[in-house]
Amino acid sequence: MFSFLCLVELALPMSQTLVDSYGRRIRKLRVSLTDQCNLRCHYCMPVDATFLNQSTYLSCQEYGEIVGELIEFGLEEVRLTGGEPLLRSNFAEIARAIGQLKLKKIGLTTNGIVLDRHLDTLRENNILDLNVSLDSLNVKTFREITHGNYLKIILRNLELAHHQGFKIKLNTVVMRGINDQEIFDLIEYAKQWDMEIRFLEIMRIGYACQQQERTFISAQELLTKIQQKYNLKPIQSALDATAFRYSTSCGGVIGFIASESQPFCGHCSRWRLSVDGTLRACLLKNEGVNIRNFSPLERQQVYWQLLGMKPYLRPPEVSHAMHQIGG
Ligand SMILES: Nc1nc2c(ncn2[C@@H]2O[C@H](COP(=O)(O)OP(=O)(O)OP(=O)(O)O)[C@@H](O)[C@H]2O)c(=O)[nH]1
Ligand SMILES: C[S@@+](CC[C@H](N)C(=O)[O-])C[C@H]1O[C@@H](n2cnc3c(N)ncnc32)[C@H](O)[C@@H]1O
Ligand code: SF4
Ligand code: SF4
Repeated sequence: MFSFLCLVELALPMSQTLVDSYGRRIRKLRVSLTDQCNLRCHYCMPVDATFLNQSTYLSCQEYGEIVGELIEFGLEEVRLTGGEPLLRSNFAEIARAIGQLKLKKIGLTTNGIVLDRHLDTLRENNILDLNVSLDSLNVKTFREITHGNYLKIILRNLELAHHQGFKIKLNTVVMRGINDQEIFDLIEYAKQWDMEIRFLEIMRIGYACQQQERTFISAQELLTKIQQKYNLKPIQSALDATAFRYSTSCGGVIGFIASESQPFCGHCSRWRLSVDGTLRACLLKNEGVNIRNFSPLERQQVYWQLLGMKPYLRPPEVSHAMHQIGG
């Protein structure tokens, strides 16, 4: 703590926004609420995954304080994630703490299994932007990918959320020989329910590194295949968006998240806060700074330090798993 003490007198500049030397402004924060999950998607974690002791989790108050401080430095959007964020026992309390802050957008990335139980909380706290993972519409394939038998429940919950007016995007990790034959069914399903679908390239992160090369399909390959069936028209997205998107001649919207073949680090605006309080400048870097139990002044010092920790070129792979860092 020595280095922080000398800063006490310095009164860090609260009015500054967090911009790094490449001009990338930090305006989005991914916040992990737990590293646990009720699925075991084989590109994310092993069946016998181990999890953090919950005594190391950030408290509701700490989430509120950290997000509140970052808003002072220009943060505009928060996305709650995990693990499965809806498994956090005090999810409603955390949603309230973050929901009352002045953010332009609060999103949630979820597998959808217990979504129905939380729709009221989400609506009450302005968490209206839902990204729901859906890798297959086939019960057997879904079970093989996720080790869970929840497809029917997820589809029911998706449709319920749609009827209640939530904005929903589907996330599909496309893998060769596993679910790539389903892309047209998924496009039609998404269109039917007025949801955007994004096809994700499988990333070399943690446990997925073992299988990534074998199952990888590039966004370009998928795009070419889809163009044989539909006319696609590019749609403009924010410069710092993860996906590039098209509207289809069938009336749907398709996005591609090509984080392997077409990295988007040049305009990255995201930091990540893991459930144990580690703040990271990049999804694909093990390095971060644990700010749990830090005072507000100590945290501010870290925020400026972190600006220098975002790589400009995409790291090739990383050893920590997606569910550990907060995907
Ligand atoms: N390399 C990299 N990939 C990311 C990053 N953020 C998200 N992704 C990829 O995009 C996928 C979907 O992320 P989501 O949690 O749905 O968030 P998003 O699409 O960025 O969020 P919105 O644009 O707000 O919908 C992740 O599973 C990753 O594959 C990032 O910062 N770096
Ligand atoms: C880690 S999960 C956390 C939120 C929630 N449990 C869910 O599945 O939506 C967030 C996203 O990361 C994606 N993901 C996990 N491992 C991945 C990998 N190796 N490559 C690409 N995307 C991955 C999942 O498909 C999911 O859409
Ligand atoms: S991708 Fe999401 S649902 Fe699947 S195992 Fe990882 S955290 Fe769980
Ligand atoms: S790899 Fe790191 S720098 Fe690149 S887009 Fe993802 S989080 Fe941002």
